[in-house]
Amino acid sequence: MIGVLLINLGTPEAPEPAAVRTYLGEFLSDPRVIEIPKWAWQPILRGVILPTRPRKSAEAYRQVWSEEGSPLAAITARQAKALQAALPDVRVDHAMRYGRPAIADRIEALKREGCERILLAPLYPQYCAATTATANDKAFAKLATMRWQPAIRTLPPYYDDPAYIGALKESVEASLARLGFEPQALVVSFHGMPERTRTLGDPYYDHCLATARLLSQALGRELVVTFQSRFGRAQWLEPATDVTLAALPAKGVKRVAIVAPGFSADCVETLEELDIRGRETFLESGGTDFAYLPCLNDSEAGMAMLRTLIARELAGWTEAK
Ligand SMILES: C=CC1=C(C)c2cc3[nH]c(cc4nc(cc5[nH]c(cc1n2)c(C)c5CCC(=O)O)C(CCC(=O)O)=C4C)c(C)c3C=C
Ligand SMILES: [Fe+2]
Ligand SMILES: [Fe+2]
Repeated sequence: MIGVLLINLGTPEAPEPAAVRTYLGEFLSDPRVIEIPKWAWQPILRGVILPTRPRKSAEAYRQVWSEEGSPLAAITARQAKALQAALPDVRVDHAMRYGRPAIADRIEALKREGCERILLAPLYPQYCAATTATANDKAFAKLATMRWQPAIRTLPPYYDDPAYIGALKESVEASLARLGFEPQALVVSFHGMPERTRTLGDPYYDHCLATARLLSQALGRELVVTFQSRFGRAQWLEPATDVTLAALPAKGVKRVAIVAPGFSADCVETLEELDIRGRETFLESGGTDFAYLPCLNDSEAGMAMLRTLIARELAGWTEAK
């Protein structure tokens, strides 16, 4: 039996400061995410960030929480369910790098159900050590404890894959067709990263630009590329999404649409930071019309893309049989 494990970032269990503190404590203690020596970083994390940030972040989570819980958790679960329905011969599951469902628990469960081969699929189109690599690391750390390990494949980054670019084009065009206005600019916002990771050899920035270039060609229109969610005092990738949204109206761009192709599921970073706060920033700066275009999520286009990417990896196993 073959198992497929969809992996995303993780999210708090509840939109409350205590749950957010637990989540951020695990997330921001990951040396793949914060590349500062532990002895220097932990006092800042424990003494400054964890006593203050969870209250503010919990407020952001509260604004996007639904009956199904955190959007990231709910959408990832739906993606796994839809993929399972489309691929009845394999066992599809999902896990989160931080929090639950834990990667180790789901690998254990897949193995127990007879999966001797597992495809790890971190759902990040653009490779980044802080996302893709740490998800795989966590899975390999579990394998290190197993006497009888399953065989493993990992889903490569798909930032330039025609299936991904095609799905984005279809999704963006469908969303734009539903708008009641014609945007003068289409802003493409990726999650930011410290600028330093670029010079250290992380391909993330280049992958983001390649996605934007291919999407621009596919749509036949120019895009404004930005990076969001700056964290900490270091220099992050630029231009920043919030600064760009604030500056566009003075340049005569009063109507914008914004999309976040680096997120495979809508989450607090898209629904709160872009759709709520980004909108406020733009309209308060003199913009007149703002539209946030949803992520691929478990849409028809998004699921068709996932089926293509995953079936291609599985073919390496099934064709050999
Ligand atoms: C899509 C790719 C992502 C990259 C690259 C990334 C890097 C990165 N993020 C932080 C800090 C935070 N990110 C937070 C939320 C968050 N980040 C991603 C994705 C990427 N992060 C997602 C999908 C989410 C949403 C989770 C959810 O529950 O909906 C947060 C938490 C929210 C907050 O408090 O603002 C933080 C903090 C760093 C430092 C970093 C790279 C070094
Ligand atoms: Fe993040
Ligand atoms: Fe954010």
